[in-house]
Amino acid sequence: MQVKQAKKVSGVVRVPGDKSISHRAVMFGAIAEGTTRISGFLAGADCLSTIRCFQQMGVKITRQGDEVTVEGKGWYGLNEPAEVLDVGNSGTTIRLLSGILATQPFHSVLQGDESIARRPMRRVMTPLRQMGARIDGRKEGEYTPLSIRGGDLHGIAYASPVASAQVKSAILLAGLQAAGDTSVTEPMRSRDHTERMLRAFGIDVRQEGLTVTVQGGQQLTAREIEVPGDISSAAFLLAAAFMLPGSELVIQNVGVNPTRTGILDVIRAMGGEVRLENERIWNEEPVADLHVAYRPLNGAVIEGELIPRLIDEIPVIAVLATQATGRTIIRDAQELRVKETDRIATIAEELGKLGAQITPTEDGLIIEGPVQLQGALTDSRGDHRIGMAMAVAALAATGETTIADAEAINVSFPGFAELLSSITEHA
Ligand SMILES: O=C(O)C1=C[C@@H](OP(=O)(O)O)[C@@H](O)[C@H](O)C1
Ligand SMILES: C=C(OP(=O)(O)O)C(=O)O
Repeated sequence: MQVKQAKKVSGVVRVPGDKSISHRAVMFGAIAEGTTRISGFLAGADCLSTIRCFQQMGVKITRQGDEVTVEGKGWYGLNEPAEVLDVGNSGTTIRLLSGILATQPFHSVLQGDESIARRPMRRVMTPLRQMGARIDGRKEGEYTPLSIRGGDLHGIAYASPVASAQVKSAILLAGLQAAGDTSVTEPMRSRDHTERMLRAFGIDVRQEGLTVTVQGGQQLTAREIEVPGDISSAAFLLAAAFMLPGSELVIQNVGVNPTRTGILDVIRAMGGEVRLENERIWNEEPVADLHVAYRPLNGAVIEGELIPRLIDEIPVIAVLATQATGRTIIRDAQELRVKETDRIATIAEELGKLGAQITPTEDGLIIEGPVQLQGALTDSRGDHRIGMAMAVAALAATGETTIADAEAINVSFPGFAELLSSITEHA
């Protein structure tokens, strides 16, 4: 992908469907009774991996563009897969699916790409084993391939050491077919799409502080799901608008679940304004149109409870910080080291190639701004969010920037290059 320096961005646009919600809609639809119709589905590579895994277990799923129909088979209608389930690049697929497979009275094997093979899985396998699932894998179940033989689970009260929606969701899904109650307590609140969508499918989910509890033996009932636009995708466009003077954007139908809107809080703390217009609720999820206009920003400190609310946006926040006045400090974000790439190291190295003043720390980044970036040859390193962050950085860099391995962007934002060029005005 080639990106030239831009003067500004402007327009009224929509971003593809929310990735977290799209995965869950397919998974919950597959184990529900009845037919689930999904609109606004994200047809990105990760969510397509989720569809394929359930098709391998005999679930009939059809897709036309962003409309998906899932013919639910109930909790025990899945077939033992004849082949290895391939999760591709998707952490959400492998971790949430493990929670469902832990309830199934058959054997399954999960594997993904080179990136998945480096990501930690014991955070999910440890509680699922405590519930009674038999799980094995490389390095005692820390890494793929994973093998799961489920069934006969009992509920647990689990205190998770990480604020991870993938961990929480896997345990809650297993808990729905375990004897007694299952609860998960997190150190900080992570995204709550599972809790909201389970309720939409008729499940009783109890929340008390940082503890979520479900009772075993509950069935899901199919329903229609309308997926809002992904705020994690919108974040790239928002950042562009606050880097290029004169920019103005409206991004329609964006999910604004408070567990996901840390990026909006950061923009405001840096001196920007984001107007939420046309606010409404789609299947338990708040949705709004985001209206932004350029304003010069200042550096900020980003830490603590804010981090899980913007974890996937940190690469592009680092880009934004290169154009803000003063120092931006990001702390408590060590989870970034175990994403598709080590995102602390990767963004520091790739932005460094454009001349950014960015220093990686053990759990975050320190960025000085404003700095005039210069076009260069960069690489997504197979990480969709790094690829898009570098494309946004390129808009503020002199000359032209080349992003190698930009196909990775299809994991979460198919059509990104076309959308970006449709809103960009060159000098
Ligand atoms: O549950 C989800 O849909 C996700 C949870 C987050 O991961 P963790 O649960 O590892 O924090 C996030 O980074 C990922 O993109 C999607
Ligand atoms: C970390 C991400 O996704 P996953 O964990 O599902 O691979 C992401 O989309 O940035």
